[in-house]
Amino acid sequence: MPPAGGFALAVEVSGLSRTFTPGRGVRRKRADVLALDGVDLTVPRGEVHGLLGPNGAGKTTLCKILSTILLPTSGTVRVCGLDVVTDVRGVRARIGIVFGGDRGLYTRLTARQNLSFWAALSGLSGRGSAARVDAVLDRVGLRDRADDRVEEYSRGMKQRLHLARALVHEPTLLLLDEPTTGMDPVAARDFRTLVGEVSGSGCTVLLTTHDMDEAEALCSRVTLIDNGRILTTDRPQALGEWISRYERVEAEGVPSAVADRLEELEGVGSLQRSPGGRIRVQTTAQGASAVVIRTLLDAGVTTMSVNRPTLEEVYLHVIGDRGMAVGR
Ligand SMILES: Nc1ncnc2c1ncn2[C@@H]1O[C@H](COP(=O)(O)OP(=O)(O)OP(=O)(O)O)[C@@H](O)[C@H]1O
Repeated sequence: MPPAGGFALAVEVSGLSRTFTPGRGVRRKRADVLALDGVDLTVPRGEVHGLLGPNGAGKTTLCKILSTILLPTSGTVRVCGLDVVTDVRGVRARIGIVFGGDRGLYTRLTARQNLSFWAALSGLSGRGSAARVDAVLDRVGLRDRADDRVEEYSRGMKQRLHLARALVHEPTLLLLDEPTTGMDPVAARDFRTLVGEVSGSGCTVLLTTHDMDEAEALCSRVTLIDNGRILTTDRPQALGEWISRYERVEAEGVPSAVADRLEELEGVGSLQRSPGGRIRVQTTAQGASAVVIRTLLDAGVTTMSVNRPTLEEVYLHVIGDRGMAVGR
């Protein structure tokens, strides 16, 4: 039975595709871009869900469709039980959006003036509005600086104000599109703490990010997206273990006979050789890097390093591994 409010899923996306057609002004004919390709995604009410993917994966396009800024080409999308195409007003009343970057704040105004303006736009006025503005200023830790002009704010403070703006009308779903982009590590950590508090008070959150650590810190489930397609959805710990299969061991001064032996080991996906006995080994199974290291040490090789690959590298492996299974 759906909880109070009548819906169990804050986000319900089914068979969603979105194509961009290059504009008329473009002289040379360019092909259409399929930004989203048959996406299915559900986010239960109250969950903090991460959408993790490399540049151009389709994360922002999905956020824009969920927030009624863009129309789907095909498929259905419901937010808090409402259709994003036929119930734009209803959806907008229930969502708060934070996009990365500096746009969207009136920098000559104070934080309080900015928030009062947005509160008025969402239908709040008078004492109710003033109390609500004070409450969100408190929640994001800007009460002491509420009457300073926004142009005097740091990047982290501006992003907290963006969050306050998104919360002023008490949304049911918060969409955060790479909200910590460009922040220094301390400001990013503080911002994540804030998002954790907001979600703790019952708001559903959909967060897009490039950053696995951010996803691990905040999300109860994470969806990996690439090339407009969903690869998998799982708990961040499970994805972390899955990603840890793909380690990279680099070493110098490796005799070619030892490199030959490494190449034969189970869980070694590829081995590249360079002059000076330099090698780069890519593993594809959990624990394989430990065997590679032991083999190198036994052979007297001591100059080596182990790294986890970037997400982009993992995606390449996954798409290679699954071949037709991802539907290419
Ligand atoms: N207005 C547009 N016109 C044409 N192509 C577009 C447009 N917006 C997005 N695209 C294309 O759609 C694809 C998905 O873009 P999107 O911005 O959704 O990716 P993203 O995952 O948010 O990437 P990033 O992490 O870099 O922000 C990309 O190939 C992009 O070039």
